[in-house]
Amino acid sequence: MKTIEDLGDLRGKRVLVRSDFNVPLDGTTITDDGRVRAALPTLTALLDAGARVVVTAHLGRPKGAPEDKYSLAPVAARLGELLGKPVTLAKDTIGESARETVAALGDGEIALLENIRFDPRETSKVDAERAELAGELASLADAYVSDGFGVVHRKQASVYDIAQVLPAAVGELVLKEVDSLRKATEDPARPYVVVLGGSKVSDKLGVIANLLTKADRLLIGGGMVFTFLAAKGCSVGKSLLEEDQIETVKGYLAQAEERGVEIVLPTDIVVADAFAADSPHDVVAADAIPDERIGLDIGPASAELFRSKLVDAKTVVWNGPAGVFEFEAFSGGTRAVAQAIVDAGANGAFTIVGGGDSAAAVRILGFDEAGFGHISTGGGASLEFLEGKTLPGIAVLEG
Ligand SMILES: Nc1ncnc2c1ncn2[C@@H]1O[C@H](COP(=O)(O)OP(=O)(O)OP(=O)(O)O)[C@@H](O)[C@H]1O
Ligand SMILES: O=C(O)[C@H](O)COP(=O)(O)O
Repeated sequence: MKTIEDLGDLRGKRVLVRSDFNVPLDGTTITDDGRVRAALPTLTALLDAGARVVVTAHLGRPKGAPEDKYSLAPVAARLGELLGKPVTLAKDTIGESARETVAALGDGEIALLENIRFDPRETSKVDAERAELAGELASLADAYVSDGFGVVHRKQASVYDIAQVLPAAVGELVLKEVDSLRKATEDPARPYVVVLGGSKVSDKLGVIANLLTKADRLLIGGGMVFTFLAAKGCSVGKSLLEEDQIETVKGYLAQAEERGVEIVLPTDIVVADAFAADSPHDVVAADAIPDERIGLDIGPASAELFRSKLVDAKTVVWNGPAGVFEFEAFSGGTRAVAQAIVDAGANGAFTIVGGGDSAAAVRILGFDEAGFGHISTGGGASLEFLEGKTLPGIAVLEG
Protein backbone atom coordinates (compact mmCIF):
# COMPACT_ATOMS: atom_id res chain seq x y z
CA MET A 1 0.00 0.00 0.00
CA LYS A 2 1.20 3.51 -0.78
CA THR A 3 1.65 5.73 2.26
CA ILE A 4 1.24 9.49 2.62
CA GLU A 5 4.98 9.97 1.90
CA ASP A 6 4.51 8.21 -1.44
CA LEU A 7 2.09 10.94 -2.52
CA GLY A 8 5.06 13.31 -2.87
CA ASP A 9 5.11 17.03 -2.07
CA LEU A 10 1.64 17.89 -0.81
CA ARG A 11 2.07 21.65 -0.32
CA GLY A 12 -0.94 23.36 -1.88
CA LYS A 13 -2.46 20.01 -2.93
CA ARG A 14 -6.07 19.21 -2.05
CA VAL A 15 -6.14 15.90 -0.17
CA LEU A 16 -9.43 14.12 0.48
CA VAL A 17 -9.30 12.05 3.68
CA ARG A 18 -11.93 9.43 4.57
CA SER A 19 -12.17 9.28 8.37
CA ASP A 20 -14.55 7.34 10.60
CA PHE A 21 -16.28 9.95 12.75
CA ASN A 22 -19.20 7.71 13.71
CA VAL A 23 -19.05 8.79 17.35
CA PRO A 24 -21.58 8.13 20.12
CA LEU A 25 -23.78 11.19 20.70
CA ASP A 26 -26.15 12.28 23.41
CA GLY A 27 -28.14 14.87 21.47
CA THR A 28 -25.36 17.00 20.04
CA THR A 29 -22.82 16.11 22.72
CA ILE A 30 -20.09 13.62 21.79
CA THR A 31 -19.92 11.16 24.68
CA ASP A 32 -16.64 9.63 23.50
CA ASP A 33 -14.28 11.34 21.07
CA GLY A 34 -11.93 8.38 20.62
CA ARG A 35 -12.54 8.15 16.88
CA VAL A 36 -11.86 11.88 16.43
CA ARG A 37 -8.61 11.63 18.38
CA ALA A 38 -7.59 8.55 16.41
CA ALA A 39 -7.83 10.58 13.19
CA LEU A 40 -5.38 13.25 14.37
CA PRO A 41 -2.01 11.72 13.35
CA THR A 42 -2.95 11.58 9.67
CA LEU A 43 -4.68 14.96 9.64
CA THR A 44 -1.78 16.62 11.44
CA ALA A 45 0.78 15.05 9.11
CA LEU A 46 -1.11 16.36 6.07
CA LEU A 47 -1.63 19.83 7.54
CA ASP A 48 2.03 20.05 8.53
CA ALA A 49 2.94 19.15 4.96
CA GLY A 50 0.96 22.18 3.76
CA ALA A 51 -1.90 20.21 2.18
CA ARG A 52 -5.44 21.59 1.85
CA VAL A 53 -7.29 18.89 3.75
CA VAL A 54 -10.87 17.92 2.92
CA VAL A 55 -12.36 15.30 5.23
CA THR A 56 -15.34 13.13 4.38
CA ALA A 57 -17.05 10.88 6.93
CA HIS A 58 -20.37 9.37 7.99
CA LEU A 59 -22.32 9.47 11.22
CA GLY A 60 -24.95 6.83 11.97
CA ARG A 61 -27.14 5.27 9.32
CA PRO A 62 -29.25 8.04 7.76
CA LYS A 63 -31.48 6.87 4.92
CA GLY A 64 -29.72 8.64 2.05
CA ALA A 65 -31.10 12.12 2.84
CA PRO A 66 -30.07 14.93 5.21
CA GLU A 67 -31.29 14.59 8.80
CA ASP A 68 -30.26 17.11 11.45
CA LYS A 69 -29.60 14.48 14.08
CA TYR A 70 -26.90 12.95 11.88
CA SER A 71 -25.11 16.22 11.13
CA LEU A 72 -21.33 16.19 11.59
CA ALA A 73 -21.49 19.64 13.23
CA PRO A 74 -20.49 18.34 16.71
CA VAL A 75 -17.53 16.53 15.13
CA ALA A 76 -16.35 19.65 13.25
CA ALA A 77 -16.39 21.57 16.53
CA ARG A 78 -14.51 18.87 18.45
CA LEU A 79 -11.97 18.35 15.69
CA GLY A 80 -11.29 22.09 15.65
CA GLU A 81 -10.64 22.04 19.41
CA LEU A 82 -8.29 19.07 19.15
CA LEU A 83 -6.36 20.48 16.20
CA GLY A 84 -6.31 23.98 17.62
CA LYS A 85 -7.49 25.44 14.32
CA PRO A 86 -10.88 26.08 12.75
CA VAL A 87 -12.57 23.27 10.85
CA THR A 88 -15.13 24.61 8.40
CA LEU A 89 -18.15 22.33 7.96
CA ALA A 90 -19.63 22.40 4.44
CA LYS A 91 -23.43 22.48 4.51
CA ASP A 92 -23.67 19.61 2.04
CA THR A 93 -21.71 16.52 1.09
CA ILE A 94 -20.80 17.34 -2.49
CA GLY A 95 -22.91 20.32 -3.61
CA GLU A 96 -22.29 24.03 -3.93
CA SER A 97 -21.32 24.53 -0.30
CA ALA A 98 -18.76 21.70 -0.47
CA ARG A 99 -17.20 23.13 -3.63
CA GLU A 100 -17.05 26.67 -2.22
CA THR A 101 -15.63 25.48 1.09
CA VAL A 102 -12.86 23.54 -0.62
CA ALA A 103 -12.08 26.39 -3.02
CA ALA A 104 -11.64 28.73 -0.04
CA LEU A 105 -9.05 26.50 1.69
CA GLY A 106 -5.50 27.78 2.04
CA ASP A 107 -2.38 25.64 2.48
CA GLY A 108 -2.43 23.84 5.85
CA GLU A 109 -6.18 24.44 6.31
CA ILE A 110 -8.92 21.88 6.82
CA ALA A 111 -12.62 21.48 6.06
CA LEU A 112 -15.15 18.73 6.75
CA LEU A 113 -17.89 17.77 4.30
CA GLU A 114 -21.35 17.06 5.72
CA ASN A 115 -22.31 13.40 6.39
CA ILE A 116 -21.53 11.48 3.20
CA ARG A 117 -24.42 9.07 3.88
CA PHE A 118 -26.85 11.94 3.25
CA ASP A 119 -26.17 11.01 -0.39
CA PRO A 120 -27.85 7.68 -1.26
CA ARG A 121 -25.11 6.86 -3.78
CA GLU A 122 -22.56 6.41 -0.97
CA THR A 123 -24.03 3.09 0.15
CA SER A 124 -25.63 2.10 -3.16
CA LYS A 125 -25.26 -1.52 -4.27
CA VAL A 126 -25.19 -0.26 -7.89
CA ASP A 127 -21.56 0.17 -8.94
CA ALA A 128 -22.32 2.98 -11.41
CA GLU A 129 -24.10 5.04 -8.74
CA ARG A 130 -21.18 4.79 -6.34
CA ALA A 131 -18.73 5.51 -9.14
CA GLU A 132 -20.67 8.66 -10.01
CA LEU A 133 -20.42 9.96 -6.45
CA ALA A 134 -16.74 8.99 -6.31
CA GLY A 135 -16.15 11.02 -9.49
CA GLU A 136 -17.80 14.06 -7.89
CA LEU A 137 -15.72 13.68 -4.74
CA ALA A 138 -12.59 13.28 -6.85
CA SER A 139 -13.26 16.62 -8.52
CA LEU A 140 -12.67 18.23 -5.10
CA ALA A 141 -9.19 16.78 -4.60
CA ASP A 142 -5.81 15.87 -6.08
CA ALA A 143 -5.18 12.83 -3.87
CA TYR A 144 -7.03 10.51 -1.49
CA VAL A 145 -6.05 9.11 1.91
CA SER A 146 -8.02 6.22 3.42
CA ASP A 147 -7.97 6.51 7.20
CA GLY A 148 -11.44 5.45 8.40
CA PHE A 149 -10.49 2.02 9.69
CA GLY A 150 -13.98 1.47 11.16
CA VAL A 151 -15.48 1.57 7.71
CA VAL A 152 -12.91 -0.25 5.52
CA HIS A 153 -15.16 -3.33 5.48
CA ARG A 154 -17.77 -1.34 3.54
CA LYS A 155 -17.70 -1.23 -0.27
CA GLN A 156 -18.86 2.37 -0.35
CA ALA A 157 -18.13 5.31 -2.64
CA SER A 158 -15.94 7.31 -0.24
CA VAL A 159 -14.11 4.19 0.97
CA TYR A 160 -13.70 1.98 -2.09
CA ASP A 161 -14.63 3.60 -5.42
CA ILE A 162 -12.80 6.87 -4.80
CA ALA A 163 -9.48 5.03 -4.38
CA GLN A 164 -9.75 3.91 -8.00
CA VAL A 165 -10.14 7.45 -9.26
CA LEU A 166 -7.54 9.50 -7.36
CA PRO A 167 -3.91 8.70 -6.44
CA ALA A 168 -4.58 6.87 -3.17
CA ALA A 169 -2.63 6.20 0.02
CA VAL A 170 -3.27 4.53 3.35
CA GLY A 171 -3.47 6.72 6.46
CA GLU A 172 -1.64 6.26 9.74
CA LEU A 173 -4.64 4.93 11.67
CA VAL A 174 -5.36 2.18 9.15
CA LEU A 175 -1.68 1.20 9.14
CA LYS A 176 -1.55 1.01 12.92
CA GLU A 177 -4.78 -1.01 13.18
CA VAL A 178 -3.72 -3.54 10.55
CA ASP A 179 -0.38 -3.98 12.25
CA SER A 180 -1.84 -4.60 15.73
CA LEU A 181 -4.68 -6.85 14.60
CA ARG A 182 -2.32 -8.95 12.50
CA LYS A 183 0.00 -9.40 15.45
CA ALA A 184 -2.77 -10.80 17.60
CA THR A 185 -4.32 -13.20 15.21
CA GLU A 186 -1.82 -14.61 12.78
CA ASP A 187 -0.79 -17.22 15.31
CA PRO A 188 -2.82 -16.51 18.45
CA ALA A 189 -1.53 -17.70 21.80
CA ARG A 190 -4.09 -20.04 23.37
CA PRO A 191 -6.58 -20.20 24.94
CA TYR A 192 -8.01 -17.70 22.41
CA VAL A 193 -11.23 -16.29 23.83
CA VAL A 194 -13.68 -14.04 21.93
CA VAL A 195 -16.36 -12.03 23.72
CA LEU A 196 -19.20 -10.83 21.48
CA GLY A 197 -22.05 -8.48 22.30
CA GLY A 198 -23.62 -5.25 21.13
CA SER A 199 -26.71 -4.60 19.09
CA LYS A 200 -25.67 -5.09 15.44
CA VAL A 201 -26.70 -8.70 15.83
CA SER A 202 -27.20 -9.79 12.23
CA ASP A 203 -24.01 -7.98 11.15
CA LYS A 204 -21.97 -9.83 13.71
CA LEU A 205 -23.60 -13.27 13.88
CA GLY A 206 -21.96 -14.07 10.56
CA VAL A 207 -18.47 -13.90 12.03
CA ILE A 208 -19.27 -16.72 14.42
CA ALA A 209 -19.03 -19.41 11.72
CA ASN A 210 -15.49 -18.30 11.07
CA LEU A 211 -14.53 -17.78 14.70
CA LEU A 212 -15.58 -21.36 15.40
CA THR A 213 -12.58 -22.44 13.33
CA LYS A 214 -10.18 -20.14 15.17
CA ALA A 215 -11.17 -19.46 18.79
CA ASP A 216 -11.25 -21.85 21.74
CA ARG A 217 -14.14 -20.13 23.53
CA LEU A 218 -16.89 -17.72 22.52
CA LEU A 219 -18.63 -15.76 25.25
CA ILE A 220 -21.94 -14.28 24.13
CA GLY A 221 -23.35 -11.12 25.73
CA GLY A 222 -25.29 -8.00 24.69
CA GLY A 223 -28.21 -8.08 22.33
CA MET A 224 -26.81 -11.21 20.68
CA VAL A 225 -27.70 -13.34 23.68
CA PHE A 226 -31.38 -13.50 22.91
CA THR A 227 -31.11 -15.11 19.50
CA PHE A 228 -28.96 -17.80 21.16
CA LEU A 229 -31.41 -18.27 24.01
CA ALA A 230 -34.27 -18.53 21.51
CA ALA A 231 -32.27 -21.14 19.58
CA LYS A 232 -32.12 -23.15 22.81
CA GLY A 233 -35.90 -22.95 23.11
CA CYS A 234 -36.10 -20.19 25.76
CA SER A 235 -38.55 -17.32 25.42
CA VAL A 236 -36.91 -13.89 25.52
CA GLY A 237 -39.78 -11.51 26.19
CA LYS A 238 -39.36 -8.17 24.44
CA SER A 239 -35.56 -8.45 24.15
CA LEU A 240 -33.68 -7.83 20.90
CA LEU A 241 -34.26 -10.92 18.78
CA GLU A 242 -33.33 -11.77 15.20
CA GLU A 243 -35.97 -14.37 14.56
CA ASP A 244 -34.75 -15.19 11.06
CA GLN A 245 -31.32 -16.08 12.47
CA ILE A 246 -32.50 -18.69 14.96
CA GLU A 247 -31.87 -21.63 12.62
CA THR A 248 -28.39 -20.32 11.78
CA VAL A 249 -27.59 -20.03 15.46
CA LYS A 250 -28.76 -23.61 16.04
CA GLY A 251 -26.22 -24.58 13.38
CA TYR A 252 -23.46 -22.67 15.21
CA LEU A 253 -24.30 -24.44 18.47
CA ALA A 254 -24.09 -27.83 16.77
CA GLN A 255 -20.84 -26.95 14.98
CA ALA A 256 -19.27 -25.68 18.18
CA GLU A 257 -20.04 -28.97 19.88
CA GLU A 258 -18.52 -30.96 17.01
CA ARG A 259 -15.36 -28.87 17.01
CA GLY A 260 -14.95 -28.74 20.77
CA VAL A 261 -15.33 -24.96 20.86
CA GLU A 262 -17.03 -23.74 24.01
CA ILE A 263 -19.93 -21.33 23.49
CA VAL A 264 -20.63 -19.69 26.83
CA LEU A 265 -24.08 -18.12 27.29
CA PRO A 266 -25.25 -16.04 30.26
CA THR A 267 -27.10 -17.92 32.95
CA ASP A 268 -28.88 -14.85 34.30
CA ILE A 269 -30.16 -11.63 32.73
CA VAL A 270 -31.04 -8.18 34.03
CA VAL A 271 -34.56 -7.54 32.71
CA ALA A 272 -36.38 -4.19 32.69
CA ASP A 273 -39.89 -2.95 32.00
CA ALA A 274 -38.69 -0.69 29.20
CA PHE A 275 -35.57 0.46 27.33
CA ALA A 276 -34.93 3.37 29.70
CA ALA A 277 -32.26 4.41 32.20
CA ASP A 278 -34.68 4.52 35.14
CA SER A 279 -36.80 1.49 34.30
CA PRO A 280 -37.54 -0.88 37.20
CA HIS A 281 -35.38 -4.00 36.76
CA ASP A 282 -34.61 -7.42 38.23
CA VAL A 283 -32.23 -10.30 37.72
CA VAL A 284 -33.88 -13.47 36.38
CA ALA A 285 -32.60 -16.85 35.17
CA ALA A 286 -31.76 -16.75 31.46
CA ASP A 287 -34.45 -19.35 30.75
CA ALA A 288 -37.13 -17.46 32.70
CA ILE A 289 -37.41 -14.05 31.00
CA PRO A 290 -40.98 -12.84 31.51
CA ASP A 291 -42.97 -12.17 28.31
CA GLU A 292 -43.47 -8.46 28.92
CA ARG A 293 -39.88 -7.64 29.95
CA ILE A 294 -36.72 -6.76 28.05
CA GLY A 295 -33.20 -8.04 28.71
CA LEU A 296 -30.69 -5.18 28.95
CA ASP A 297 -27.63 -6.75 30.57
CA ILE A 298 -26.08 -10.04 31.59
CA GLY A 299 -26.61 -10.77 35.29
CA PRO A 300 -24.02 -11.01 38.10
CA ALA A 301 -23.71 -14.82 37.97
CA SER A 302 -23.00 -14.58 34.23
CA ALA A 303 -20.41 -11.88 34.87
CA GLU A 304 -18.64 -14.28 37.26
CA LEU A 305 -18.95 -17.11 34.74
CA PHE A 306 -17.45 -14.94 31.97
CA ARG A 307 -14.64 -13.94 34.29
CA SER A 308 -13.77 -17.58 34.96
CA LYS A 309 -13.62 -18.20 31.20
CA LEU A 310 -11.30 -15.22 30.65
CA VAL A 311 -8.86 -15.59 33.49
CA ASP A 312 -6.52 -18.13 31.80
CA ALA A 313 -6.85 -16.68 28.26
CA LYS A 314 -3.69 -15.83 26.32
CA THR A 315 -5.46 -13.97 23.49
CA VAL A 316 -8.73 -12.07 24.00
CA VAL A 317 -10.85 -10.25 21.43
CA TRP A 318 -13.84 -8.30 22.72
CA ASN A 319 -16.40 -6.76 20.41
CA GLY A 320 -19.72 -5.33 21.54
CA PRO A 321 -20.82 -4.29 25.05
CA ALA A 322 -22.38 -6.98 27.28
CA GLY A 323 -25.36 -4.73 28.03
CA VAL A 324 -26.77 -1.26 27.61
CA PHE A 325 -23.79 0.27 29.43
CA GLU A 326 -24.96 3.81 28.60
CA PHE A 327 -27.52 3.35 31.42
CA GLU A 328 -25.81 2.92 34.78
CA ALA A 329 -28.29 0.25 35.94
CA PHE A 330 -27.35 -1.96 32.96
CA SER A 331 -23.60 -1.34 32.87
CA GLY A 332 -22.56 -4.05 35.34
CA GLY A 333 -21.96 -6.78 32.75
CA THR A 334 -19.83 -4.58 30.50
CA ARG A 335 -17.85 -3.32 33.49
CA ALA A 336 -17.22 -6.91 34.66
CA VAL A 337 -16.13 -8.05 31.19
CA ALA A 338 -13.78 -5.07 30.85
CA GLN A 339 -12.25 -5.77 34.28
CA ALA A 340 -11.80 -9.48 33.55
CA ILE A 341 -10.05 -8.59 30.27
CA VAL A 342 -7.74 -6.12 32.03
CA ASP A 343 -6.91 -8.87 34.56
CA ALA A 344 -6.27 -11.40 31.78
CA GLY A 345 -3.94 -8.81 30.20
CA ALA A 346 -2.10 -8.44 33.49
CA ASN A 347 -1.68 -12.26 33.46
CA GLY A 348 0.03 -12.08 30.09
CA ALA A 349 -2.82 -12.22 27.57
CA PHE A 350 -2.74 -10.03 24.45
CA THR A 351 -6.10 -8.25 24.52
CA ILE A 352 -7.98 -6.40 21.80
CA VAL A 353 -11.10 -4.31 22.17
CA GLY A 354 -12.96 -3.58 18.93
CA GLY A 355 -15.93 -1.41 18.14
CA GLY A 356 -16.97 2.19 18.46
CA ASP A 357 -19.20 1.51 21.44
CA SER A 358 -16.99 -1.08 23.12
CA ALA A 359 -14.03 1.27 23.00
CA ALA A 360 -16.26 4.09 24.23
CA ALA A 361 -17.53 1.86 27.06
CA VAL A 362 -13.97 1.22 28.22
CA ARG A 363 -13.32 4.95 28.52
CA ILE A 364 -16.75 6.03 29.76
CA LEU A 365 -16.67 3.38 32.51
CA GLY A 366 -13.32 4.79 33.65
CA PHE A 367 -10.87 2.06 32.58
CA ASP A 368 -7.31 3.02 31.74
CA GLU A 369 -6.73 2.41 28.03
CA ALA A 370 -3.22 1.21 28.90
CA GLY A 371 -4.82 -1.88 30.45
CA PHE A 372 -5.66 -3.22 26.98
CA GLY A 373 -3.25 -4.45 24.32
CA HIS A 374 -5.00 -2.69 21.43
CA ILE A 375 -8.20 -0.66 21.33
CA SER A 376 -9.44 -0.80 17.76
CA THR A 377 -11.60 1.97 16.32
CA GLY A 378 -13.28 -0.64 14.15
CA GLY A 379 -16.16 -2.85 15.25
CA GLY A 380 -17.42 -4.78 12.24
CA ALA A 381 -14.16 -3.91 10.46
CA SER A 382 -11.93 -5.41 13.14
CA LEU A 383 -14.09 -8.54 13.33
CA GLU A 384 -13.95 -9.06 9.58
CA PHE A 385 -10.20 -8.49 9.65
CA LEU A 386 -9.83 -11.11 12.40
CA GLU A 387 -11.91 -13.50 10.30
CA GLY A 388 -9.32 -13.15 7.56
CA LYS A 389 -11.86 -11.64 5.16
CA THR A 390 -10.82 -9.32 2.36
CA LEU A 391 -11.78 -5.79 3.36
CA PRO A 392 -12.75 -3.79 0.24
CA GLY A 393 -11.32 -0.52 1.57
CA ILE A 394 -7.92 -2.16 2.11
CA ALA A 395 -7.90 -4.44 -0.94
CA VAL A 396 -8.48 -1.45 -3.21
CA LEU A 397 -5.36 0.25 -1.80
CA GLU A 398 -3.30 -2.87 -2.40
CA GLY A 399 -4.26 -2.55 -6.06
N1 LIG B 1 -29.30 -6.37 25.59
C1 LIG B 1 -29.18 -5.34 24.76
N2 LIG B 1 -30.27 -4.85 24.12
C2 LIG B 1 -30.17 -3.81 23.28
N3 LIG B 1 -29.01 -3.15 23.01
C3 LIG B 1 -27.91 -3.59 23.62
C4 LIG B 1 -27.93 -4.71 24.51
N4 LIG B 1 -26.68 -4.91 24.97
C5 LIG B 1 -25.89 -3.97 24.41
N5 LIG B 1 -26.63 -3.17 23.60
C6 LIG B 1 -26.18 -1.97 22.86
O1 LIG B 1 -25.27 -2.31 21.86
C7 LIG B 1 -24.68 -1.09 21.42
C8 LIG B 1 -23.35 -1.36 20.77
O2 LIG B 1 -23.49 -2.34 19.76
P1 LIG B 1 -22.59 -2.42 18.46
O3 LIG B 1 -22.89 -3.75 17.83
O4 LIG B 1 -22.81 -1.19 17.64
O5 LIG B 1 -21.10 -2.47 19.06
P2 LIG B 1 -19.81 -1.66 18.70
O6 LIG B 1 -18.80 -2.05 19.68
O7 LIG B 1 -20.08 -0.19 18.61
O8 LIG B 1 -19.41 -2.10 17.25
P3 LIG B 1 -19.45 -1.24 15.86
O9 LIG B 1 -18.28 -0.32 15.93
O10 LIG B 1 -19.40 -2.29 14.82
O11 LIG B 1 -20.72 -0.47 15.83
C9 LIG B 1 -24.58 -0.23 22.65
O12 LIG B 1 -25.12 1.04 22.36
C10 LIG B 1 -25.40 -0.99 23.71
O13 LIG B 1 -26.29 -0.17 24.41
O1 LIG C 1 -19.45 2.17 13.78
C1 LIG C 1 -18.93 1.46 12.91
O2 LIG C 1 -18.69 0.24 13.08
C2 LIG C 1 -18.47 2.10 11.62
O3 LIG C 1 -18.52 3.49 11.66
C3 LIG C 1 -19.27 1.57 10.44
O4 LIG C 1 -20.62 1.90 10.55
P1 LIG C 1 -21.73 1.02 9.80
O5 LIG C 1 -21.79 -0.32 10.52
O6 LIG C 1 -23.00 1.81 9.89
O7 LIG C 1 -21.26 0.84 8.36
